[in-house]
Amino acid sequence: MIRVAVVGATGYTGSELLRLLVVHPHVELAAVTSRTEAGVAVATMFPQLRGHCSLAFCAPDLGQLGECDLVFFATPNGTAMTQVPALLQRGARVIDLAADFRLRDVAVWERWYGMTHACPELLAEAVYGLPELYREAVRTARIVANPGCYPTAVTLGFLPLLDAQVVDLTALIADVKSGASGAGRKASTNLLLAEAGESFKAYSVNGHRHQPEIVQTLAAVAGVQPTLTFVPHLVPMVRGIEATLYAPPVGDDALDLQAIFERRYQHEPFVDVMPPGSHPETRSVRGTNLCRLAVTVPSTSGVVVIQSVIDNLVKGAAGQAVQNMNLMFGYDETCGLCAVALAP
Ligand SMILES: NC(=O)C1=CN([C@@H]2O[C@H](COP(=O)(O)OP(=O)(O)OC[C@H]3O[C@@H](n4cnc5c(N)ncnc54)[C@H](OP(=O)(O)O)[C@@H]3O)[C@@H](O)[C@H]2O)C=CC1
Ligand SMILES: CC(=O)N[C@@H](CCC(=O)OP(=O)(O)O)C(=O)O
Repeated sequence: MIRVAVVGATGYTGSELLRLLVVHPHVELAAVTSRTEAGVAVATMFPQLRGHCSLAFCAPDLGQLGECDLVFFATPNGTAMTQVPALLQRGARVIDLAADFRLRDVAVWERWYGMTHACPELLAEAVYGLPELYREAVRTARIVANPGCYPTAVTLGFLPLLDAQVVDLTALIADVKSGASGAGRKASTNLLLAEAGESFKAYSVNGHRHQPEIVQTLAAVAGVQPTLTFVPHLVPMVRGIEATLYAPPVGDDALDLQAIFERRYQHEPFVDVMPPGSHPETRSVRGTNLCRLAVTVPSTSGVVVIQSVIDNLVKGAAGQAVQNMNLMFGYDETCGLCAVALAP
């Protein structure tokens, strides 16, 4: 058993972590924090956890967190970086679901996140927690930077094409849609039902902070800097991300892309390459740690089209974090993550 803390346990990703951790056979939840709800029983705030969790939320306390084997930060960007150095000193390991440790270049991070990084010296040590790419490094990491939700869907979709060097890296397009839980649980006018319901829009078209994160990973795989147009959209649903990716092919017309995708992910427990002609939908992954992919080359354009779906709160956040925890502590990678999707 490992002793685990969740900082930010009242948020959407924090409460999703609780859902997964209370049934994990190797985890003892030692502390779940909220500054605003300190003292309130978890089961009072989240009745779905009645009978599964007898803890109350507590204010974050470095001493208590430092006694844990692992601390998850499910907090706004810029929070974990203020506490991670002290936690590492006390011997705890950390998985940050926010972006504090995702980018290697501190200047790029500071430009996109609009603040000064509190511990830039740790950026080189942090491991980007996309197991499909960095599994071995995650196993021994002290700090895992859990990927963003959009970057998970987009990167898993493009990876096989980059590995196989079969597309033009100067013209990648990611047209991606997210449910409203992607924006977190805090009150925000543009997420009110009457504002976001029955409507659909793109946002941050001129640049979203996930752009440098996606490009950083794709560049590490390709060995050159790709040019990516990334446009996120807000869809009036609660959970789920659908990424439609476009890439012009280069070279051999007769390439079997289906085979390339199936080979790349044949041993991956959480990536499902669907049969030709499939149209992955978000509800087929709702509540699961899966990414489902389909690859098509429409005869009308010849452009490679990838469809990628994930649940933003699971493979896009809490599930991927538990997958990383399993790797870090030597458990079966799929432990606690075998739910079947809730559809419809
Ligand atoms: N929602 C999603 O789909 C995804 C989110 N992420 C990232 O994960 C992180 C959490 O997101 P999400 O769960 O949506 O956020 P929420 O806004 O829903 O929750 C934030 C949580 O953090 C706590 N918190 C806020 N400020 C602090 C602080 N300074 N110190 C300690 N705790 C704090 C809040 O509780 P309290 O204020 O009471 O302490 C709350 O429990 C974010 O960085 C987000 O970008 C990543 C991938 C997907
Ligand atoms: C729908 C919606 O608003 N989505 C969020 C996704 C951000 C997120 O969760 O990512 P980080 O972990 O990098 O902050 C957004 O675009 O800001």
